[in-house]
Amino acid sequence: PPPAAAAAPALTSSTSSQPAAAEERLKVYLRIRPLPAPERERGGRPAAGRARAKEQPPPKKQQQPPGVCLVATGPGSVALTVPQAKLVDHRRGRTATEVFDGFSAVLPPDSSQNDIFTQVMNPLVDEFLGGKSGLLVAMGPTGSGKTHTVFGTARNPGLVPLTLQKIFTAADESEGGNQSPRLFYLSMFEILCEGKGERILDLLSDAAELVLQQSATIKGLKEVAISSAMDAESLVSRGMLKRSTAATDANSESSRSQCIITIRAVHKTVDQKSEHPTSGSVLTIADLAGAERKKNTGNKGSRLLESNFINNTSMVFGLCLRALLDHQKNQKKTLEKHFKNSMLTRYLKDYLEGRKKMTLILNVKPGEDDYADTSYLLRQASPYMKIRYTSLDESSDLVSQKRTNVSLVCQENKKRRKVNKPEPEVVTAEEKELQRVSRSEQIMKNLFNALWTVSKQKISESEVAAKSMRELLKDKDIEILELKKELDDLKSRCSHVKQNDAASIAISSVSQTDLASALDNVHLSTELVQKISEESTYSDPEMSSAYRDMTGLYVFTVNMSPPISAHSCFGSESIFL
Ligand SMILES: Nc1ncnc2c1ncn2[C@@H]1O[C@H](COP(=O)(O)OP(=O)(O)OP(=O)(O)O)[C@@H](O)[C@H]1O
Repeated sequence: PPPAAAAAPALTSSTSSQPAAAEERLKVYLRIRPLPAPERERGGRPAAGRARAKEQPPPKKQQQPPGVCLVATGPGSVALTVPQAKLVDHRRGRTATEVFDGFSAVLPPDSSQNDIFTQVMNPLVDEFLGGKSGLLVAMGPTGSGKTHTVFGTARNPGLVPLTLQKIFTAADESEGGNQSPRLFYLSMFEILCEGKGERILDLLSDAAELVLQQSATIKGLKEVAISSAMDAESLVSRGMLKRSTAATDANSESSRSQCIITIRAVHKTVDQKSEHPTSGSVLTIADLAGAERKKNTGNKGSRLLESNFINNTSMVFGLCLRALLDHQKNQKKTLEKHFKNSMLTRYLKDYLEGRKKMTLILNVKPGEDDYADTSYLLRQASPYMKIRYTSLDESSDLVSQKRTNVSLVCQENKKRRKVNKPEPEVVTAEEKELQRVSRSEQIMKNLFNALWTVSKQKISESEVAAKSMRELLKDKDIEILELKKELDDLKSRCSHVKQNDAASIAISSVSQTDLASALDNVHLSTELVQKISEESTYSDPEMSSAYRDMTGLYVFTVNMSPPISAHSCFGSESIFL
């Protein structure tokens, strides 16, 4: 049968070719984190030891180090190999590799934080400084390095600090030039699960409950004016201290919430009267909590509730992008409103409906133990790179900003004005009931749609599994045919021997001594030969024979009289030796 690698469908499709320059697509980057130390010690390193391992040149891209299931095979492609331990028995020893192609860039384990910034974030920051809004979302399983990528450490600053540095360097450079000076504002919040509900927590203030409004703005969110990278970074560090994290079996400091940072730039024009203007371009960076398996995290109780919330949010986020892609493929298909099913997706609605530009960075772990998570993420997210941006809503940058307390004051005033207006007609109990039913219907419809999409995904996964099963059966059929052929071959050789070479030699008379010596010659135990000689009297020479079978073995058929009951193990009057 052909090797599985050849049979496995390479998920290259149309994404492998670079999109035409005019057509903008959703950029999807893939960052492969290095193997954690214990895994490197188990397999990902030559046996020669730690010191020598350092001296070794880094493995070539195509080479697959032991203990690793994912390697970069090109600037935009990776190969994912099923670990031997996960292959069913009869597939062991073969390789089953899938190729995922078309990423905007694959960032291998030795990439530095600066490499990531240059490739992933720099274009977004340039656009932001040019007046366009953008979003970067880091997604991936727990422990894959999302928080490391987004925030980094003091020694290895991540995308947020590097972005702030670039923004203020650019601001300093533009000072004195023709450009009007800009003001920058920063906000930082997390969406977490408390009890059965989702909650927004401001990470820059102690404000109690924040409310996500219909317009996807957050009521009560604090926005702080920032004037230097250093100030902004220390603000972010303080915010990070407030963020909800906990130790799980998969990550000693696992994020238990979706964390969102927004930086807003406003031109300080002469006619800009407001102390705290609400227009401008917005750069949003989201560090999602990593989808996790109960088995890997060992979560129980409230941790498990959090885990369900995290997984649900990831699922809804994925459904929104899937729906956008389906809608773009077939415009007649209405764009499903999955975003309504989680707070994060409600907040990011403009991006998830393709009105604003988003960039994804997928974080993955390359270890064999992480195969299932890595494979799931790659299959789920690689189609997203086909999402196109055709009609970006640039004007919305000026009107639908995530408003601050100040802007919200205006909203509140408007509301109050509304309250003072004469009451509209009284709603009857029947109408209220009707509204309630229609709301429930809508919720059920959304739920059904979400389930339907998940089921469709599952069905297509099962189809892939069935296909590989069919291939397996085909292999088996071939094996069976080969075995049958071998068996027929043997049978025909056997009958040939019987007919020609090994004609039975009838023996007319055999004395006990002859029998004993004949048996001796075929190396039977002397004890047995003795017993046969002593206890049996040869009586019927016609019924006895000796011949040599096709394997070269002498077969003696001897009738005994009386039956050698002492050796009832033979159970018959004839013995076949
Ligand atoms: N590229 C990298 N280089 C070195 N260490 C890394 C890298 N990526 C991740 N790590 C380390 O791996 C551990 C887990 O990373 P991190 O907390 O960023 O994962 P995560 O994806 O945010 O997980 P979760 O979803 O559970 O919050 C951290 O100790 C981090 O420092």
